[in-house]
Amino acid sequence: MKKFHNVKKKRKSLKKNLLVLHIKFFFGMAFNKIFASGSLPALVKFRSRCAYSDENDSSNGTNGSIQEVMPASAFKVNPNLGYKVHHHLLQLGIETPYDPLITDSSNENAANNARKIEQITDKFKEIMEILGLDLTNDSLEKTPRRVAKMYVEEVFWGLNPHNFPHISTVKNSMKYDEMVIERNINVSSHCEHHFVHIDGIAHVGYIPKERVIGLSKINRVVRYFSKRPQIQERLTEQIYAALSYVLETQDVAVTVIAQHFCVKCRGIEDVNCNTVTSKLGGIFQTDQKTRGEFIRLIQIPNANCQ
Ligand SMILES: Nc1nc2c(ncn2[C@@H]2O[C@H](COP(=O)(O)OP(=O)(O)OP(=O)(O)O)[C@@H](O)[C@H]2O)c(=O)[nH]1
Repeated sequence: MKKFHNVKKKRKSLKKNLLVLHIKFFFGMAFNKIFASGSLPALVKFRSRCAYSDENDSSNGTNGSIQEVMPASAFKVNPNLGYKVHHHLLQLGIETPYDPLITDSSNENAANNARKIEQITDKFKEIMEILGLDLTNDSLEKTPRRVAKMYVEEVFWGLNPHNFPHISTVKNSMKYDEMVIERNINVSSHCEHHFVHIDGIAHVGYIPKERVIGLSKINRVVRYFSKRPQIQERLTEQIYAALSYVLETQDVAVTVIAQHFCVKCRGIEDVNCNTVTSKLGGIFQTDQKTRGEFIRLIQIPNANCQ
């Protein structure tokens, strides 16, 4: 009888152990899956998006409310500043003709991107079918979706003020009053007439007043406006206006030099030409010497490689 009880006890404990093992296995698998798919970091980021508020925002929005979101790659954004810059550009008549209510995929509209990708996928399928392409071919079947994702997540995310970069500035306690130039900033954009690539560089200079800007933030502003269907003149104006707004000075100079693939690869097919645009404000515009110095400094070779 005692033996029978012992066997029963052992069976019970074995069952219990098995149950614990199953639970551990199940949760372990689920946990791994969430991590492997990146859902957990995405969830954390989504929560941080929702936590956005405009508390602590300074007058022009620099150093203000920051969020970690991932429009195209991980970087800090400042939607508040994005909307302020958007209204500033509207007032100046140089904003891209678009509706931020449609393009904003923030907070409660997080599903917008997915919906847009679905819609563009369907439309692009149609375009390919009209061209006579076989969408059952394994190399072509996913192209409509690739193109849709590229438009929404990779090349046109600058149409969303929510993705405007966080701009860090520090007090100009060293009283630096000469020009600062960020040169050879990569410009990768798309022309709004043909939706093909614009490949170039930008040089941006400014003369600090009360505050100096984090250098990479200049590159980020150039990148933000490049991630839209553009024409080079507007791109140049927008970079200038946004930077002079956040730096609270007109003493800003922007030059963009780019090759337009709509000129290079189609139409006139001129492979050698490039386009130069510039916007000089404040002292860069009014003072011949300052203007000349900017032009001279952007032309000197890179110190580290030549
Ligand atoms: N001003 C300006 N024009 C641009 C830019 N990007 C493309 N374009 C031009 O936009 C123009 C559109 O002209 P359209 O005659 O309507 O178009 P198209 O028939 O394709 O013109 P072609 O390119 O000459 O074949 C072209 O001349 C392009 O070179 C830009 O950034 N700025």
